[in-house]
Amino acid sequence: MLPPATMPLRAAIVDLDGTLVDTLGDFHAALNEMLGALRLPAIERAVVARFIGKGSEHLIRATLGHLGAPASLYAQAWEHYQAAYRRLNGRWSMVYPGVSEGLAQLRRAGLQLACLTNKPGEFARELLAAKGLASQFELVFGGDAFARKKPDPLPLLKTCEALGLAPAQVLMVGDSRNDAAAARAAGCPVVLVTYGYNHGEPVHSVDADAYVGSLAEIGRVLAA
Ligand SMILES: O=C(O)COP(=O)(O)O
Ligand SMILES: [Mg+2]
Repeated sequence: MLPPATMPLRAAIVDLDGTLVDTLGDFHAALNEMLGALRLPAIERAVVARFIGKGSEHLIRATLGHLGAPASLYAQAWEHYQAAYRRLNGRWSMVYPGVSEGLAQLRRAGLQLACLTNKPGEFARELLAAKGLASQFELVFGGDAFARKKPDPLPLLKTCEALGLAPAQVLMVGDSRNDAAAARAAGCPVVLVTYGYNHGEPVHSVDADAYVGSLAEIGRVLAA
């Protein structure tokens, strides 16, 4: 249940990877293309899932680290990864069930919608467009939009500012402890979906105001 609101909710900030779109297949494919170009062995899908949520830099560094490859390969790896991801963005990913219904419920509740992800903004906008979700969002901010990424509260505070709202009026909807920690520090109420990535840890262990198994349940959380 959401905390007793001192101010009514006016907007929702929605995370992308693990919340709106299951992008594990894209990340896995792009990383394996990168590894192939570097003549390194492939990485398993389940391992990649644990690295998602802290942006591309973290994903690449964690992958190199997992394979025991030298960190000095990072600059080269980044170039290969960016080229691969740009080429296959959206190909191996799909919108989670309940997403369009959940976004419609948020809209019907009168909330403006912003998408805030740690993914680079260019990739985020392309993916939302490819999946037919772009028109749902007034604002889209990627991990390169601000000086720091989630779990830092800065991206949330900046998004609230862009919406012209106080954090207490803005609901954060995400899938991981990065979203929850950023929301708590910014002063936004937070709902977590239980089907996303969260670094391989159960999402119920993360402090949040509510948990939903599908975005289609979000209307009930708002009404509670
Ligand atoms: O790590 C990423 O690039 C994706 O992160 P997100 O969950 O903030 O969309
Ligand atoms: Mg996420």
